[in-house]
Amino acid sequence: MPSDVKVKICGLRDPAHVELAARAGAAYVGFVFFPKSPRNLSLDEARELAWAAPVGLAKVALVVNADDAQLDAINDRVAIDMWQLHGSESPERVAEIKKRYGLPVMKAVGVATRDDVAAIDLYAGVADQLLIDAKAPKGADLPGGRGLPFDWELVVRKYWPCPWMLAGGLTPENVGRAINLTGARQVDVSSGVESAPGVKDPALIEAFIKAALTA
Ligand SMILES: O=C(O)c1ccccc1N[C@@H]1O[C@H](COP(=O)(O)O)[C@@H](O)[C@H]1O
Repeated sequence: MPSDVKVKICGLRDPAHVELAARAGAAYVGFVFFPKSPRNLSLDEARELAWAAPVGLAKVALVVNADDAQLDAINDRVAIDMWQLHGSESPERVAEIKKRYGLPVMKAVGVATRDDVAAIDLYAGVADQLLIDAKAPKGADLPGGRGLPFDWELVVRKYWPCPWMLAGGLTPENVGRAINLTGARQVDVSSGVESAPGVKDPALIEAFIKAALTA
């Protein structure tokens, strides 16, 4: 039976990896627009990657507390299908971005404790999707893409009225367990399919997608 799990491969920088991810069965690819990230892209690089994406593969623009000027520049130059807001954007800012661009918005929320899980509800009525990631320590350079998992038990048997994606430290080895434990129908990975920060490994991309789709 075909899997109903959807996979997002984030932080791609090579058009060949975009094609590979699509061929292997990914539903989304993520492009990072955050200068502190080793996966950061220029607008021209991202535009080329978006062109390489086959029809049906959703192209997600990951930004962190971006202002309108940055979002306008991305929206004008790169054919994206969804925003991923991975900073401390408020529910009001999520609504504003949704309205301004008419694109679906996925709000990332960092989780370390039960209170963090409860705080996800603030976004459940406004975002189109939720992305539940490990919480980065205060003052960390990167709010995500750190290859660190959180305690998945915190989201077992949780319900939100919109689709959600599990992220944070997923790898080809642990993604099946994460899906089976949490019931996540969507998973996102960046570091777990890299041989070094920002360097994607095609074999790991394929292995991750296969493991998620057969979980
Ligand atoms: O990937 C990045 O560089 C990044 C930078 C800033 C915010 C988020 C980022 N990535 C997202 O973080 C999670 C977890 O990634 P990982 O698999 O643990 O490396 C994932 O949603 C990425 O999209």
